[in-house]
Amino acid sequence: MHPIISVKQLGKQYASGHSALADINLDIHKGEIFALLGPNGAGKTTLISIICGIVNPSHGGVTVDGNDILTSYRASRSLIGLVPQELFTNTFETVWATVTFSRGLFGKPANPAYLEQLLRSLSLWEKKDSKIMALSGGMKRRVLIAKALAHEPKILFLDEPTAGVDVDLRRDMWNLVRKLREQGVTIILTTHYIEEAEEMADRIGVINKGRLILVENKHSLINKLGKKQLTLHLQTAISALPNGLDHYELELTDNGSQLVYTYDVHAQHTGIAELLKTLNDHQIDFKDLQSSQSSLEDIFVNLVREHA
Ligand SMILES: Nc1ncnc2c1ncn2[C@@H]1O[C@H](COP(=O)(O)OP(=O)(O)OP(=O)(O)O)[C@@H](O)[C@H]1O
Repeated sequence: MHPIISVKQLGKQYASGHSALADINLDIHKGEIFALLGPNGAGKTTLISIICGIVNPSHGGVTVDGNDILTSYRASRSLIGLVPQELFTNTFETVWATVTFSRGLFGKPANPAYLEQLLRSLSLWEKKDSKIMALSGGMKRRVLIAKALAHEPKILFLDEPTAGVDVDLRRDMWNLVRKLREQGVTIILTTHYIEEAEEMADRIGVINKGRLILVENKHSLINKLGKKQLTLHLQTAISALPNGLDHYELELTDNGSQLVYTYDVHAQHTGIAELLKTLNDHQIDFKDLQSSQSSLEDIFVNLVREHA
C-alpha cells in the first residue's frame, strides 16, 4: 500500500540561516494515528507547515496521496485539515459562517447536515450564531477544529491540540479523533503530553534538533526500549551496597531504605532470583517489593538526552 504522505530528504533552512529540519524521510500510512514528539524548537511545526504548504521546503519533497505539495498544491491541500497551534481566529464572523466558508474554500458542495453534525460533535451547535470574537479560548479552539474538518479532509493535522485546554475539551477531542480514525481519516498530531501519545497513537516519531531520530510502532517501542524496575523496600536501611552486587544495575534510594534494580524487559535471564539470594546471604531483608515498567515518557526523555 502506498503511503498517504511521503516525505523525502526534506530540509528547511529559515532566512535567518537557522537549519530547522535536515534530511527528514517519513512515510505516513493511511488511517493511522501518528504522534510526532520532540522538545520545544525541535522542528515539529516546521514539518507540519511544509506538508500543509504554509512554509516552503529548502530541499527535498513531499507528496500527499501522490500529489506533490508544490506542483499540485491545491489537490494536496484539499486532502488536509489543519488545526494550528496558535489561536488566530478572532473575527466578527459567526461560527456557522466560518465553517461554511471554510468548506466552500476547498470547492466542496454545501452540506448543512454534515456541518451541523460536526458542530454538535464539538459541542458548538448552541454557539453556531455567536460571533467568534465573543467566544472563550476553549470555544475558539473548538471552532478551529470544526474549520479544519469542514471540508471532510482525509488527513487531519493537530498541532499541540490539547495545550492549555480543559478536561472536557480534551475528552471531546479524543472522542472525535477516535471517530475520525474509524472513518479512515489519517491523523498526525504533535503533543507535549506524552501519555496522550501513549494512549492514542499507533506509531511514534521522535524529532530532535531538526532530525527524525526514531519512527516506531508504539508497542514495539515500549517493548524494545522499555526497562523494568524492581523496588525492594528494605526492613532496615543500609548505607552502602554489599560486595558481590557490582554487576547489577542497582541504586539505593530514600536514605538507603529502598533498593531499585533496573533490568531489561527482554533479557533471557533477569537475575532477580540471584539478586534476592545474594541479598539473603547478606541478611538484607525486605518487607515489600513492587515492579514497574518504563513509560513512553521515560523512553522519550532518555532518547532526547542521548541525542543532546
Ligand atoms: N519563521 C522562522 N524564522 C526563523 N526561524 C524559525 C522560524 N520558525 C521557526 N523557526 C525556528 O526553527 C526551529 C523549529 O521551530 P518549530 O516551531 O518547528 O519547533 P517545534 O518543534 O514545533 O517547537 P514547539 O514544541 O516549541 O512548538 C526553532 O529553533 C525556531 O526558533
